[in-house]
Amino acid sequence: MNATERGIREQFPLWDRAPDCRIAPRPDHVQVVVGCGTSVHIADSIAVFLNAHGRASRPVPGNEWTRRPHDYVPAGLPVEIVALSRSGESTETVAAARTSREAGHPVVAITCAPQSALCAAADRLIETDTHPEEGIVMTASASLMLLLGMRYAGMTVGQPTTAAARTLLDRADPHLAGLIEGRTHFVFLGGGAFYGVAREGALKMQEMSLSQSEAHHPLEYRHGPISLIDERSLVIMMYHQDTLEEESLLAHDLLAKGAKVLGLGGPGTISLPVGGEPGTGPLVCLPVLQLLGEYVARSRNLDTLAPRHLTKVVTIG
Ligand SMILES: O=P(O)(O)OC[C@H]1O[C@](O)(CO)[C@@H](O)[C@@H]1O
Repeated sequence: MNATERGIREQFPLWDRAPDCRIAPRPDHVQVVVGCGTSVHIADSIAVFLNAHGRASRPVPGNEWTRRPHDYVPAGLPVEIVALSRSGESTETVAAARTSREAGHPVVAITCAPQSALCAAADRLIETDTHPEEGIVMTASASLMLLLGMRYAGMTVGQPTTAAARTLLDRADPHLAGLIEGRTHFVFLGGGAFYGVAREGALKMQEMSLSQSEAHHPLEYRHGPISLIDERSLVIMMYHQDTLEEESLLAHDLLAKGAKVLGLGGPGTISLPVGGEPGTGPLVCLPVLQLLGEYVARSRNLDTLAPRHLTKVVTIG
């Protein structure tokens, strides 16, 4: 087992040790959740949770927020920035925090790096330890920042959720090698807060295994992308219990077209239940998506400790 895989499998004690979130979103401020790469995918899910808990929110990539904030939130509205970054050093995320603070907006940082440039630019800090062996590919840190963002949004995320995620990973593990056999096209589908995690699953697949992968809201997949489905496709369907029926119909259609389907919370070639506290499904599913990337990389003899063209911190200048 390499260090990437250890980081994925050994993340659950870190979830249990993650700090309570003692701060809450400022009332009457639009919550703009910024980040880059993995961190903006996690931001996408956190923004959904914030909206669902009554806090107007939207996810924005760091550079987009720095360069054209009023394309995303109308000028004059009170805004609070929630900046996510494992390293606290990604150029665009740090710039988004700095320019926001200069403009008078409060900044909350969610990070694994309390001494970082991002923290120096933030008013309030939510920090966590991460797996000591985590390398370029972000896994445990992504889960931990999602967990902390969910608590910030007002959700209860405790040991029952950790136990559910561990159980799901243990149940999925024996099936993953068989599911990926002969598959070269990977599709991650999820609605609501599952969508950001679906994007993160697709990114992990690209970074780790250099495979074609994509993410969509489930029913959007029927409007064009479904053209690519065939017997080379593996679809990871993360079922939203509110839309289980329509997503199940889609899964059956994809199966009939030759895809295999890993059904998390609903039907598939392999179907696994997703437990955990209310609303925590996206976090519970995330480690399975991370491990899937490692399985595909290994099947292609790719070393996920040295992913092509990537560095642990992406800075400009
Ligand atoms: O969370 P950080 O440290 O800002 O880093 C985000 C980085 O992580 C990655 O997703 C790599 O895993 C990059 O795309 C991105 O630059």
